[in-house]
Amino acid sequence: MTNLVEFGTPAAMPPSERRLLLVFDGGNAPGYASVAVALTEEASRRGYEVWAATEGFRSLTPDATNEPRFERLIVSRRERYALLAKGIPARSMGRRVLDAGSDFRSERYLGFHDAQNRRAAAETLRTQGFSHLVGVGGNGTFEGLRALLGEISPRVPTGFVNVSIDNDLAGDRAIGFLSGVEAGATIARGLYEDAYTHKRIYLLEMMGNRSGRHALHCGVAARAHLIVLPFFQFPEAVLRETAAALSQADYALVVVAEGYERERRAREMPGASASEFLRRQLEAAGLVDSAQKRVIAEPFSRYLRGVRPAFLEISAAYVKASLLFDAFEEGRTEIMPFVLASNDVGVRPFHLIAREDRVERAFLPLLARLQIPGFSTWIRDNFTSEKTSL
Ligand SMILES: Nc1ncnc2c1ncn2[C@@H]1O[C@H](COP(=O)(O)OP(=O)(O)O)[C@@H](O)[C@H]1O
Ligand SMILES: O=P(O)(O)OC[C@H]1O[C@](O)(COP(=O)(O)O)[C@@H](O)[C@@H]1O
Repeated sequence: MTNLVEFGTPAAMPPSERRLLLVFDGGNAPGYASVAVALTEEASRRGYEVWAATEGFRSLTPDATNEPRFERLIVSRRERYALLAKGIPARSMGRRVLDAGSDFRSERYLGFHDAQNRRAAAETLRTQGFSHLVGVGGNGTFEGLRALLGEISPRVPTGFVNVSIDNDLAGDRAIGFLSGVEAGATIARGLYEDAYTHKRIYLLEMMGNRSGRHALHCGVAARAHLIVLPFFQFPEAVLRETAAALSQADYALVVVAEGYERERRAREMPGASASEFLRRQLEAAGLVDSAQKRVIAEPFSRYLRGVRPAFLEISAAYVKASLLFDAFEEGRTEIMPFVLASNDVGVRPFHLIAREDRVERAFLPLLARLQIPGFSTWIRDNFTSEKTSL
């Protein structure tokens, strides 16, 4: 097939003081598309020329694999036709507000940890004439954006929108977290019913490599009997007591976060999922899988990735976009809009944003619904300090 169209780049457009680049990166989360729509609409309203990198940070570097590397985002179909007629790749975004997944991503790009690639990215920003930059993703994307800023001189007004299932940045509720919990808890609750029906013990692995929030809220909401957070390392006595309590239970659902004993697993049982590792630990401590009473480890699943975002996430996406561009208008830069509740919103400067893997202290007594006094004491003695909870 012949290549009918040679796509125009941002640099081919007349210069603009409001040329905004959106870079989406990191783990897929419900609401990515909603954020793309909200940012496009709110920015267009304020006179920005909006572009998106088609495969995240990678598009800005010589490692880009997708052409065109940048697409113009607009809201109306007519504008799209006009741009296409000029050879400018354009997408109209309005109708994508409920979509699952993202149009502007590929596999994660580890090359961005290399300063040389980030320098090339800074140069691309300059040569393409981008005057404003907004990153969209989770904690890793935020780190990538900060590292990129270190290579840009002079810096351009920059923002970040937190979209993540893990919800691991302090002082914000990430877009995607609520929908992720909704989908995750639905799966967990389904397995709970199955455990009840067949009198089984399920060990269900849920998302959360370092952050325990997704597993925690899914587990509590699904009435899991036990929740194992990613930063737990059980003492033998607690494992034995837990194995004994599960052996006596009629049925049980145990939720275990994906990152549980990650390093130890890699050393001692390479390839084993967190749930399988916990199953073997409990087996060694006396919890026996038998034909009458099955003990089943469910491996890490990504089923909740394809779900559409909850409408509350979409309204949060719009508020975040609006807050961000208002802040740009006020001359502020290197900021993240936050939404904790309807009236608890604002923007935070990058230097005050920190990764948050701890869980809220008030939820700690809800980790075990079985009578496991040793477990509860261990939690109280080890995880209720300022260092490990908030
Ligand atoms: N410290 C870092 N330096 C440079 N780039 C980074 C850094 N951390 C993450 N990135 C970039 O951000 C991308 C997204 O990070 P990741 O941890 O996968 O996602 P999330 O945003 O979901 O937490 C990575 O693929 C990489 O390109
Ligand atoms: O499915 P992948 O791409 O391997 O990613 C797995 C990671 O994505 C997540 O599910 C979600 O991560 P984010 O919330 O940071 O986007 C993590 O819990 C998990 O470690």
